[in-house]
Amino acid sequence: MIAIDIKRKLYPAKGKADNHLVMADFQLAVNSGEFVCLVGPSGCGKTSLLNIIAELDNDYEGHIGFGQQEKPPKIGYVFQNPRLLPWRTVRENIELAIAQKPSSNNIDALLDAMQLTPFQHVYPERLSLGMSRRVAIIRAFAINPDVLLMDEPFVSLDAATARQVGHLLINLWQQRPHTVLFVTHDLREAIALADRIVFLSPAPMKIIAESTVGIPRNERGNEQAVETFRQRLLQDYPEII
Ligand SMILES: Nc1ncnc2c1ncn2[C@@H]1O[C@H](COP(=O)(O)OP(=O)(O)OP(=O)(O)O)[C@@H](O)[C@H]1O
Repeated sequence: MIAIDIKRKLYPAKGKADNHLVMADFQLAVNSGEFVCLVGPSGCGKTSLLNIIAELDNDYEGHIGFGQQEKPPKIGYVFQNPRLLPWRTVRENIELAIAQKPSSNNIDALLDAMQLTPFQHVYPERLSLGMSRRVAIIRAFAINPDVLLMDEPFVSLDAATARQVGHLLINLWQQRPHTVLFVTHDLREAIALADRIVFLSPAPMKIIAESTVGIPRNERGNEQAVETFRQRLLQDYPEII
């Protein structure tokens, strides 16, 4: 479980009197193995939150708890930009992540699950954006993380590719359930992927609504079911738009 309790996160404003307050008394609890989508306007503080959870940013007041674990959790992070090393092949990019955080995960199985086996010895410049994003997802899964943070991993993919990669992601997640925090601006994508959707306000970021997605996972591919659920959300929570 992740217990997020951020009393205050601000960025110093250069040359201005006021600092930029991004979070104040922000609390969120995520259950172990839960897939939570965060939906909120641009600039509300979603990436800032993921960076704090990943301990890339320690400049805040508050606490992130990870339950009763003896060791700190392993965290996989899929950034908005795939951030592959251009001088390493697909496979070498993945192997490097595992070298840093040992795990027994099988790279071959992950490449196969993401349909990238034929491209494992290719350099990133030869990959499409969708393929690069799939490699970034494998790289995060390969360390067998306890917590997976995903920051708009499908942004700028066309709708069909985003759906396909989303489907592959859910297959991987169902095989090896991790606790996932997934940032998206796309409500349909959130409905297709999440156990629970958390809607956020502009900064200072607050939770304005939460919804458990009441569509069985085997029916999430049904666009009509997703659209009906989306319309209901928009009706129930007009403030989320
Ligand atoms: N290093 C920084 N220094 C100063 N301000 C920052 C810094 N990083 C982010 N900000 C500001 O903090 C606010 C929150 O940024 P953040 O990237 O967390 O938002 P976001 O919700 O992820 O946005 P988006 O959906 O556009 O990615 C924004 O106003 C941003 O300009």
